Amino acid sequence: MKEIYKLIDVSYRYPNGVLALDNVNLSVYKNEIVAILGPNGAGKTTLLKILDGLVFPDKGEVYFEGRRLTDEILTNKELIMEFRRKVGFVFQNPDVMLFNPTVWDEVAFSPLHLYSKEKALEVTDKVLEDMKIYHLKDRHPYNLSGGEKKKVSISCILSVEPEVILMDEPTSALDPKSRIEVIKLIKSFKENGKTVILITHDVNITSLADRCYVLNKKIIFEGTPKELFSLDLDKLNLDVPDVSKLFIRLRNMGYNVGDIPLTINEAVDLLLKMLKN
Ligand SMILES: Nc1ncnc2c1ncn2[C@@H]1O[C@H](COP(=O)(O)OP(=O)(O)OP(=O)(O)O)[C@@H](O)[C@H]1O
Repeated sequence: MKEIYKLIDVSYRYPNGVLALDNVNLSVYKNEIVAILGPNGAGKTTLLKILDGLVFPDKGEVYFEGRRLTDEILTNKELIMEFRRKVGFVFQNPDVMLFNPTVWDEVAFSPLHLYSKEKALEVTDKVLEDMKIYHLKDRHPYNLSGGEKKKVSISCILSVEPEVILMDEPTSALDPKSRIEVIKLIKSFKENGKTVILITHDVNITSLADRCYVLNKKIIFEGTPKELFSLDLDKLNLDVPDVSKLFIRLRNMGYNVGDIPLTINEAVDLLLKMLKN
């Protein structure tokens, strides 16, 4: 499996003295969905900024596709352009990404810089349609609802067709229907060969991940969602799907439940199996 990112002993302290990351080691492989979890202030956003080359670690090494991200690469116009085309960052707060007079201009902004005019127009319309926000194309991004802004900011990233997508809390501010759409979208990224690294407190999103890291300045857990959700997560201030809680309770009562289910479908299968025995 191709290694997309490798971090070795990465530490970062903000200029005001706050230590955000302390000797973080992690790897992300091509076509994985990796979820980063942890309590507030754990350093999750700082970690994504490091992966996006926006923040340079004080200590340690960051490799992208086997090449070390150095000061030189991050300030070289050609190399940074290549990196920016490959890696897209959807910020937690869409307001920091939106600055054009209409939704259409916003989504077309990067394609018009990167592609021919014809291709840029085609890509922009397609992304607006795929994200079901074509009807908003003439609206001012500033006057949209939180969820609509979120969809516009995701569209801006999709319009440059990145291979790696970094997402900071992609479902925050979304209503249940929009949340389901974003979950479908993340699944489609994986089906299309993309790599996704996301920060989330949403257990439904965590269940989509191939692997999870729990961060609290340091990496305190690495494993699959199933491994994570079968731990006692109260101490880590992490949420567990309600359906998993039910089966953890049954297991603690002495029932042999096997693997803890993460979704309703898995729970139904398991219950049917238990009822048959
Ligand atoms: N620009 C900044 N200057 C100084 N300190 C900062 C800055 N940004 C973040 N911090 C501090 O660094 C630590 C890590 O912050 P970070 O935003 O990475 O955490 P987080 O895990 O993303 O938190 P949350 O879940 O609340 O979004 C926190 O203690 C925070 O107060």
